[in-house]
Amino acid sequence: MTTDTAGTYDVIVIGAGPVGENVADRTTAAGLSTVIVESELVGGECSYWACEPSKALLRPVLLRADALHVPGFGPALKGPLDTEAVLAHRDRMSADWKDDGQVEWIKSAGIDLLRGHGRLVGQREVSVETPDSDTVRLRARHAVAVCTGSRAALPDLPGIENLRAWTSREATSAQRPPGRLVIVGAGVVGVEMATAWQGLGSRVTLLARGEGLLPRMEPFAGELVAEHLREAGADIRFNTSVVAAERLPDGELRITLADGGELTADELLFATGRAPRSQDIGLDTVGLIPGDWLTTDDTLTVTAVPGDWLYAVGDVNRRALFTHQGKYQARIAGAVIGARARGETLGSGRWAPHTAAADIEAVPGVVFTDPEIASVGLTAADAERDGRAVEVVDYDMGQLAGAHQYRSDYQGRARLVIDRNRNTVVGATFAGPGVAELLQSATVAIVGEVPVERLWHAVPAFPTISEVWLRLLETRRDQ
Ligand SMILES: Cc1cc2nc3c(=O)[nH]c(=O)nc-3n(C[C@H](O)[C@H](O)[C@H](O)COP(=O)(O)OP(=O)(O)OC[C@H]3O[C@@H](n4cnc5c(N)ncnc54)[C@H](O)[C@@H]3O)c2cc1C
Ligand SMILES: NC(=O)c1ccc[n+]([C@@H]2O[C@H](COP(=O)([O-])OP(=O)(O)OC[C@H]3O[C@@H](n4cnc5c(N)ncnc54)[C@H](O)[C@@H]3O)[C@@H](O)[C@H]2O)c1
Repeated sequence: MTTDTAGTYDVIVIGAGPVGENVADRTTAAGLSTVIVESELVGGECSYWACEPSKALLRPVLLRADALHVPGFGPALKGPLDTEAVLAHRDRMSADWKDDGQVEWIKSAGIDLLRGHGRLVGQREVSVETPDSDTVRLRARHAVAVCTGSRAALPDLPGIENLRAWTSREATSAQRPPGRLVIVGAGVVGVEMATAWQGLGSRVTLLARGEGLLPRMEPFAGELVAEHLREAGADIRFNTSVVAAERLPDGELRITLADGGELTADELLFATGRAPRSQDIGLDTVGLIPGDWLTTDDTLTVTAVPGDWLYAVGDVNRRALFTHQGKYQARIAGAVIGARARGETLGSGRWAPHTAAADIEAVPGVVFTDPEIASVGLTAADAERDGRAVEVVDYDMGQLAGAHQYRSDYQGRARLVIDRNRNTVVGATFAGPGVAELLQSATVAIVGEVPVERLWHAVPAFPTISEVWLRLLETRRDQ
């Protein structure tokens, strides 16, 4: 049955992940009537199969790794983690895969929700296939924001569809630890899931295609994570991948590696990157190619479509695949849509309210492994590739009094990348237990373009891990 209700709104948002929700919130706050279309759960990947469940699995594992090295805790931590309790906590943190709470919030914010699969059908027009197989046509007066996110990208492996392999969805929602888990890919998902499941009782084998883990970060980050994962019992293989795999009738997986090795496993996780959810959203009706990432300018407007009415926000534009960066873009896109609807001129220039800059120049991210890796801005290799004149300052965090108070076996390293011409920090990486909350200080230094001389007056308290800032300044002064 087709019901062509042709609802007209100021703004249509396709996808109610964290990013779509924030776009809708901002356009509603700007006085624009807004409908949000969602085909699965309101809250998106982050709430149910990514950030929330993964961090719920990791927190007990990381706390245990820290506590094992705090005097007095040893005897209390003799046994393994209570896996059932951890998984029950994960279920609660994923709202038991129900979105009632977020639907309530959408209503309270004054946003209309339409469940179904949304597709562009021309300029400012969207058609929604509802769960009852009805089709609802929507028209936007001002803007359509595509916030459809990303999905796991799988390698081109013959017979992969018969393997019942895990993606990040199964890895974050599994109801029991697999006995033997092979993970392909040593990016953020690969190392976090290796840490979680090894800590929850699985025997993990992690396959890294290159020479190290976390290849886009400072090399010492991956080295420390590899060392601790190995100490925890994981098997890490470098310079290899899977070339063939088969699920046997008894459920066991037989896996052939590029280096000729063979593995058997109970589950196989492909943590091999992300692809945009743009295959079936009607991109061809507006002159774009289905399945492509959507390229935008710094106002989050899709550059290849004339008329300034189509926006792409969050993972789907590939600018920075993090919830916090997508939500930053959402606040800016909402402000841009509001300003254009009112006929106002957009504020221009770096750090202006209508310009996304931090999602390119100052992207903070924390990898929740043992040790934690917190980084923002450029790595030394990024700076070299860009041909920027930089100075690199390193410090061994194991020397800090605060680090010894935190954990007796503390190992860690910090690096600042300083722009020689501007004399400001343009990149920072901290690798060590408990560094996650240190990251915002570096983000403020980069975005605020704080001159390095001024940082001498930002005195960190003794004995905290934040004293790494002082030690980095002293190292630079003395080198
Ligand atoms: C395992 C894992 C762990 C992660 N951990 C973190 C973390 O700790 N911190 C962090 O910042 N980031 C983390 N991320 C990244 C984070 O999950 C994403 O950056 C974030 O979810 C992107 O939000 P989004 O709204 O753009 O997309 P999504 O969260 O993917 O939401 C898109 C929504 O659009 C809907 N949709 C898609 N197509 C249609 C359509 N045609 N019609 C209607 N609805 C549609 C989907 O159902 C979904 O609800 C993690 C990712 C993974 C895979
Ligand atoms: N804590 C966090 O904030 C967090 C956690 C998880 C994910 N994320 C976000 O999600 C994004 C996606 O993470 P991801 O780990 O899926 O992607 P990724 O791009 O970070 O890593 C994928 C890795 O898989 C490797 N790979 C690709 N194909 C392969 C193959 N056939 N064999 C072996 N290795 C292969 C790549 O070389 C790469 O190192 C991240 O970029 C990050 O922004 C964030």
